[in-house]
Amino acid sequence: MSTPMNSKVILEAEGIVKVLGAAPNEVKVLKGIDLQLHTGELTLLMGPSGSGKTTLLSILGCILSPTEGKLTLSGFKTHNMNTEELANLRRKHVGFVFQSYNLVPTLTAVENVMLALDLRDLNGPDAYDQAAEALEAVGLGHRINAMPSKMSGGEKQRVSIARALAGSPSVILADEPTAALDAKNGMAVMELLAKVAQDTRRAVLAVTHDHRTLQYADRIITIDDGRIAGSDRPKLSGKEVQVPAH
Ligand SMILES: Nc1ncnc2c1ncn2[C@@H]1O[C@H](COP(=O)(O)OP(=O)(O)OP(=O)(O)O)[C@@H](O)[C@H]1O
Repeated sequence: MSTPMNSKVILEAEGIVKVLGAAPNEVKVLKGIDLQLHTGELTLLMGPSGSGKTTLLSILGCILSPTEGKLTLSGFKTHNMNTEELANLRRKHVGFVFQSYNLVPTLTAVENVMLALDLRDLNGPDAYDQAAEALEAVGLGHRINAMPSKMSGGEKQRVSIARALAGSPSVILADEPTAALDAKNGMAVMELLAKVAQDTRRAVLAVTHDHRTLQYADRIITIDDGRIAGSDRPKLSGKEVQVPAH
C-alpha cells in the first residue's frame, strides 16, 4: 500500500512480545507485533479493552521494554540500551499526551510546558520563548499564564499537546486523548493532533475508542488479543473500517 511522498519510517517495531505479571500468573499481553510509524501521518490504534493498546504504546515510547522483539526509534536501535539510555532516547524523541492531561496543578500553562523542556536540558529565556511558541501553535497564546484549575478540559489537553510538542520530538504518542472531553472539545483536540501530524518530521500515534475520530486518521491499526488484526489507510482506500467493539 502506498504512503505519502516525503514520508519516512520514524519508528519500527518488529516481533514485539510482552509478558506481564509474575509466574505462575504470567500473561502474554503482546504476541508478536510488527508496526511502522511514518512521518507526516496520524495513526490511530484501536481495539477492544484489554487487547494491549496501552502496553504497546508504553513499549513504543520506551517506557517499558519488550520481552522479545526489536524497536528502532529515529534510527536508534533500542534492544541493547540500558535504562538510562532508553530514558534519554525517550526524552529527546518522544512526546506523550495522556487522557488525564497530567499537568502540574501549581504551575501555569507556560511553566508546565517549560518543565518538559527542562527535562530536555533547555531552560532560561530560550525555554520560555519555545514554550510560549508551543502554546501559540495549539491556539493558547492568550492563556500562557493561566493555571490548570482555571482552564477547560479542552484547554488543558491543548497545553499537554504543547508540552508534548516542545523540544520537537519525532514521535507523539497519545493514550485516549479525547476520552475525558465532550464531543466538541474532543474533536478539536483530534483536529489539532491531525495538524501536528502533518509536520513531515514527525509521526503521531493515538489510542482511541472514539469512532468519531476516524475521519482524522491517515492510518488505522486495529489490535485484538495482543495481535495486529488490521491496518488500513481510509483516506486512500475509501473503505469503511471495521473496528472491534470496545
Ligand atoms: N502488570 C500486569 N500484570 C498482568 N497483566 C497485566 C498487567 N498490566 C496489564 N495487564 C493485562 O494486559 C492486558 C492488556 O492491557 P492494556 O492496558 O495494554 O490493554 P488496553 O487495550 O490498553 O485496554 P483498555 O482499552 O481497557 O485501556 C489486559 O488483559 C490487562 O489485564
